[in-house]
Amino acid sequence: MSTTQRPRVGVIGLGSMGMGMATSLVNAGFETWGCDLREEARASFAEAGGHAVATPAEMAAGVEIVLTVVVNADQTRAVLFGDGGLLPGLAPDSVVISCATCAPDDVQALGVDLAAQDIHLLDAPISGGSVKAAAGQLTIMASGPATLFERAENVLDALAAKVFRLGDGLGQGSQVKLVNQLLAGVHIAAAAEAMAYGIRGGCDPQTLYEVITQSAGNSWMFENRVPHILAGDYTPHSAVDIFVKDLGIVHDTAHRDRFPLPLTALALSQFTLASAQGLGREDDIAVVKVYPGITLPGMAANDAGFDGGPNDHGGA
Ligand SMILES: NC(=O)C1=CN([C@@H]2O[C@H](COP(=O)(O)OP(=O)(O)OC[C@H]3O[C@@H](n4cnc5c(N)ncnc54)[C@H](O)[C@@H]3O)[C@@H](O)[C@H]2O)C=CC1
Ligand SMILES: O=C(O)C(=O)[C@@H](O)CO
Repeated sequence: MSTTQRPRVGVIGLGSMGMGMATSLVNAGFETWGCDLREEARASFAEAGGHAVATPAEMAAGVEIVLTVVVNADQTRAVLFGDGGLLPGLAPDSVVISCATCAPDDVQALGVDLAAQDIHLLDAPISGGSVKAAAGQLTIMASGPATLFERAENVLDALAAKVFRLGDGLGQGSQVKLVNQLLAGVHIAAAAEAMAYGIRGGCDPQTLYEVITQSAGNSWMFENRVPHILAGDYTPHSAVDIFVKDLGIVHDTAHRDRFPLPLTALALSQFTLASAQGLGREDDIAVVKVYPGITLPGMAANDAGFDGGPNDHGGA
């Protein structure tokens, strides 16, 4: 099989999303290199059949297409251009696929700097969470030249149930991803507030989940995230700080253009409060913990200082 059909692929960042993506590529038969700062991530990836390395430079000579799945634009630049970075070892004419959620301007600037070194960039942010990443069932919101889509087609198809081609220019994919993040962040904040309100009103959390998921108030995020509240398990599939970042980008880009986004601003404020309370590395639905006077599943009643019932007003 030619390398165009099964190019040698690298994934930089083996976190909630990158690990599943890298293992999906291994499972689809691609020779796959994975890089992460964290030793335990490298060990898991090696166990899954990939080549695990501690720095991007160590994979540079072995790969033709590289996906960057680190947290933000600064980290993406660091893994490409920083100490131990992918460049200059990556062969000219190789392809970088930027998957982190970034501002469109940052992706455009990255494309210019990579082009100066004869490296091509595809703007390809992702959606679907860690479960779909591991299943090779992501949604990819991509933009860039048609020739790059052709070169990366088999790789993208191994990762995604749906690859949207959103234009020839860099930043168009990221702009659509920011619309998704606006909705995702507002919906998570709303799901948290709804659960907090229901629990405060004396509703049984499990019953509430069953009723709402069969009713008009449901959302993908309510259905996906509320089970973490019910289990009392805030292990991060996507962390609170990811939404401080993402809604921060949405808010800042709109503010720059004098475009009002009141719901985004409120949701951002809730995630920022949660982060300030030390919840930044917990799962994003831990934003429910900022509400006072409720006893969440898995939490002792006296942790909240209230019994959680509608008639207990905290001794007031
Ligand atoms: N978690 C989710 O459900 C989703 C996340 N995203 C986006 O995908 C991107 C990744 O998110 P997550 O996987 O949740 O983040 P994460 O924090 O779980 O993973 C990032 C990984 O990058 C590694 N890393 C950071 N700097 C590095 C460096 N210099 N060299 C090697 N490895 C390095 C970290 O050690 C970490 O394992 C973010 O932009 C996020 O906004 C998009 C869709 C869903
Ligand atoms: O899947 C997405 O799209 C998301 O951004 C969320 O799962 C949270 O990062």
